[in-house]
Amino acid sequence: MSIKIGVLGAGSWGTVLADLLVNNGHQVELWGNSQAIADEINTAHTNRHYLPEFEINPRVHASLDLNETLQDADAVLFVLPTAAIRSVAERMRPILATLPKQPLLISATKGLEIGTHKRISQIIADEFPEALAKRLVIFSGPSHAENVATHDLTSLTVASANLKDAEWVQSIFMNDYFRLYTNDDMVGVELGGALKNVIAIGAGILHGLGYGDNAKAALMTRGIAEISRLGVKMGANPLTFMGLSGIGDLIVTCTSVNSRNWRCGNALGQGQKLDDVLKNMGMVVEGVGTAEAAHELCQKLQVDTPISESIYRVLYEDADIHAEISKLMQRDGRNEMEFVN
Ligand SMILES: NC(=O)C1=CN([C@@H]2O[C@H](COP(=O)(O)OP(=O)(O)OC[C@H]3O[C@@H](n4cnc5c(N)ncnc54)[C@H](O)[C@@H]3O)[C@@H](O)[C@H]2O)C=CC1
Ligand SMILES: O=C(CO)COP(=O)(O)O
Repeated sequence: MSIKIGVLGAGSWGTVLADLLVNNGHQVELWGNSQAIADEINTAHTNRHYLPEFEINPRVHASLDLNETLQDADAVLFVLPTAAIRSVAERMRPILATLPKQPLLISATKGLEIGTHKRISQIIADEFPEALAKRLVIFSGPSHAENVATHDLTSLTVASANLKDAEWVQSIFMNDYFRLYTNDDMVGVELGGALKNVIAIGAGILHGLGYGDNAKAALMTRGIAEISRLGVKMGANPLTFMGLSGIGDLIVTCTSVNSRNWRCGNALGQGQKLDDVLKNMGMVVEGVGTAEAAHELCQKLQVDTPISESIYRVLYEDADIHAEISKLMQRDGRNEMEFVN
């Protein structure tokens, strides 16, 4: 089965996924917002700003023309930063309205929208007709682009309210180095992918300050506890957080130098200023915006997420990192099995 897929976002993850899909025998149009990068992908078959060592399959075609990307597409894969999803969806809507065939929508983006606190599926639901938005598939799990580029073994989760759609996405992506599992818990899969980015900033901070393995293991374990607490309040299945899109993604993001969120935290721990870190990164650090959205969401829902709250204060209130760590360590003693606030 060969199909056409429009991949939206010619950054690290979009470029590697476009390459993987072409390797799997599909036709791919990779849509971006930089003419220089599109030209480089089409002529030199590289995207050096994002992936300096990577040779892209020459059959990946890049374009700045959204109309061309959406024409005849069987599926459209969002791999844009969270902040760009709504405006790109608005641009897509009139184009899709003229097409005889509606593509399946897939999101590989991990974040919560600032201001609305919405998940990507909720933004899509706002922006597209119900029939199209209802068939969205969420694509998430432990997967650094740099590792997939070298065909390192990778397993992810695809979640949809429609199992058949998740299975179809599973079939177009799977190959001998890329394995997908289906799940029907979209809320849990989306929240795991978004909220782990905040905790990964914390893991980077601990590393930058020189803390060791015990501290990082504690952060990850108590991190997944608070992600699950918020998730359950929002209707997620708690077992989803034990899966690839939960603990799996938290582990990879909290332990890898490939993680932009971890690198951001590491630089903060070493004393750099957030504005400088973000400027130098040159790629999206989703945990920063998601920390703000999660902070407001937790206040609204009255869910206790002490680690994410500390990270929020470091990012947005210039709180002293050492004081925040002391506060976390000196909270009243708790029973580990308590799940309530
Ligand atoms: N890089 C990775 O290994 C992984 C990233 N993700 C997620 O995928 C999403 C994208 O991440 P990356 O590819 O790493 O980001 P990136 O920063 O490498 O690339 C994002 C791309 O989107 C483009 N862009 C931004 N606004 C745009 C707009 N309005 N219209 C068109 N293009 C626009 C940027 O120019 C850039 O080329 C994020 O939500 C991230 O959390 C998920 C799994 C792995
Ligand atoms: O989601 C990711 C890995 O699964 C990518 O994380 P970073 O955005 O921190 O690089």
